Amino acid sequence: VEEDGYQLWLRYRPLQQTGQAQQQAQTISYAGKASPTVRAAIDELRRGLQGMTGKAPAVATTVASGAIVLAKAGALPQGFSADGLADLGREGYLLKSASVNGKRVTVIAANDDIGLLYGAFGLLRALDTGKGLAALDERSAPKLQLRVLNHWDNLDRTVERGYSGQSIWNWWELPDIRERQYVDYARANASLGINGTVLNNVNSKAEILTAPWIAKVAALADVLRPYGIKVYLSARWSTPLELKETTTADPLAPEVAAWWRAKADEIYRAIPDFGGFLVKANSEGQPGPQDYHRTHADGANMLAAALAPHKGIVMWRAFVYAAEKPDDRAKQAYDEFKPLDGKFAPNVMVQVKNGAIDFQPREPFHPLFGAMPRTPLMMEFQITKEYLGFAMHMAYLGPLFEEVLKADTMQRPNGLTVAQVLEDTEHGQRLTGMAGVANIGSSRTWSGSHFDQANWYAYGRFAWDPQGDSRAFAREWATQTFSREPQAVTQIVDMMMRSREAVVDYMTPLGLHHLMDTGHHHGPGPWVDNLGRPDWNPTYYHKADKKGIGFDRTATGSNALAQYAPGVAKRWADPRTTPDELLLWFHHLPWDYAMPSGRTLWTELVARYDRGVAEAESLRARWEKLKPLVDERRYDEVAQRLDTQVKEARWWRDASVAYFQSVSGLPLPPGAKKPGRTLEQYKAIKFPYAAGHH
Ligand SMILES: CO[C@H]1[C@H](O)[C@@H](O)[C@H](O)O[C@@H]1C(=O)O
Repeated sequence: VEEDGYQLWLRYRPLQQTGQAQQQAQTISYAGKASPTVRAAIDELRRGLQGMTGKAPAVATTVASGAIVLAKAGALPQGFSADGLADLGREGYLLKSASVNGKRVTVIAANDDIGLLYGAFGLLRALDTGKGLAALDERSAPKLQLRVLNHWDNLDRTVERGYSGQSIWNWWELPDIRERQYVDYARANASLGINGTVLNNVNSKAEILTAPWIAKVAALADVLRPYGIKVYLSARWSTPLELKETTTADPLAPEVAAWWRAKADEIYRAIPDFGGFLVKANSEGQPGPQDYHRTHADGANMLAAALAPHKGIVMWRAFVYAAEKPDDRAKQAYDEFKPLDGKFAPNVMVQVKNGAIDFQPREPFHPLFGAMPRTPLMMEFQITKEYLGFAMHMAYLGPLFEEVLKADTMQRPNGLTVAQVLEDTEHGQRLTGMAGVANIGSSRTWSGSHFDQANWYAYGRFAWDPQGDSRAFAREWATQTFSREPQAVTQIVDMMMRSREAVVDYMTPLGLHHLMDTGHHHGPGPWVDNLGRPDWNPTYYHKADKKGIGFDRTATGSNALAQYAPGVAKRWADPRTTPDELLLWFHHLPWDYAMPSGRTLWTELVARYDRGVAEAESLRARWEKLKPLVDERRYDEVAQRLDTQVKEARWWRDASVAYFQSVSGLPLPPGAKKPGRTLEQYKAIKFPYAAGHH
């Protein structure tokens, strides 16, 4: 079969035991009038079962043997006990093989229509990954309320940091033309439980909030609604001023608050279930309340007041770093937001990137997690791989997400992981959520490459369960996407699980960060030192000189460490108790510093670069072995990317080693590969890809 990847993980390939599955899925039963959401659930079950068993079940209102029964609490089949269903909330579901009035059936039970849709996807996933219906007994409910994608999509269909072609939102033809792809987008997201999407870039334009654009957004909201997905918009702080409808954008000016109230009313007339606003303010040149000497809380609360009557929310980003605070960019978000803890309205969430710099291949968790107990914090992950080789390098982000979520902030005597901060079970009804910067575009693979689909998948699964397991998610994804052959799955999962660490090693090992060439962030640029602001230069981050390398964030340096809980700060204050992976993030050390491995820091650094290249080569070699087990088209498309990855991993290593050697003046460690070109030659390499970063 020619397999172009468009179907994502929803491929529903034929099962081995189709006969048995057919017996267990003869009809789909739903009593009552099906809402659009329930219809979507039934359609998906029919599509999936057609694919996997060869036969689409008929739809019935009565329950016969071999039925899949969709039932809401209150309308459960007689004699079926749905223990614990009430605790699963609006979106949770229960899947259970049962005997009802002497008939063998499989029940999908939920409290609401959306739970039935999620349950339908859960059942199909179970079947697809080899669980079988006979002994099905699953219950599942999301641990976070808001599971949101952030599209950095511009209104001209370019995508900031997008590597998957144009925006999938065909703004020109909306609202009239509602492309089928939007439905498939909704299905894919619903299959993971993603229930919100911010349609436009955080670097947003005033225009999006004008009537013609609201109509386009409303059309998308209509398509996504049956799948439980709310739309949100990024709002530009200065919108009313730029549209010349107010004379200021001061959040405390009554005319500004009145404008936003009227704007919210207008939006909700068109989109009654509109989710709310995402705001990037006073960050990277964007306007914000600080332009009027007001705080982030003043700004967020003003918008929140406009949205509150409609139950809308504000997601206010904490990604800020200003030129005036050049000593350590990593400190600014905490410095600005920590004092505002408790000052935000209840329908505001502060959205915090996973680390304090910017979506690096590895960062320690952001110090704000656990440090703002009186404010709902939302995680922001980046699914698109701005700093991890775009869609050209294989880097499965599941382990990155998991590492951050499992990190212990030590903000409680018995520990408090980042996942627990997000889940916030202590505060009951308070908002909880996770955002992922989407890697979706109009490319046939949706995500720019086959393996980048796994990052969308893993993100969605972690948003549902932040305590989930990246390997299990990889396994599910690979099984649904590539093969049920255990040997193939094991190989693919193993490749995925090692891929991100390979990238860390060949780009920024041992806690180094932000060494990517400027602007596009693809390829090495550790020598760049001439940009307009110090904290735009890679030299600012590695601080390498004749004597040593690394960013001292201890008390003798920027003391960013003091932003962490004492237990964490203490452990990371000493290079001896700092894990290798974060060593140069927190410490500036001499080149001859003795590493736990027994090597010097210089030797270890070069060894890590080498290891990264070796891993990239091994990914390529493993893929070669999978050739007989993977369809030709996808085999070839992945192989091309792995070839590129190997080439670029070597480029990263050689250019970085050449540069650091020029600074340290040290000879190459014995056995290390000598860079093939001179440093000047590496510096002269031009960014090889003409387009794609904006
Ligand atoms: C949308 O802008 C981005 C910018 O392109 C990117 O380089 C950086 O990761 O962060 C910014 C942000 O998160 O706001």
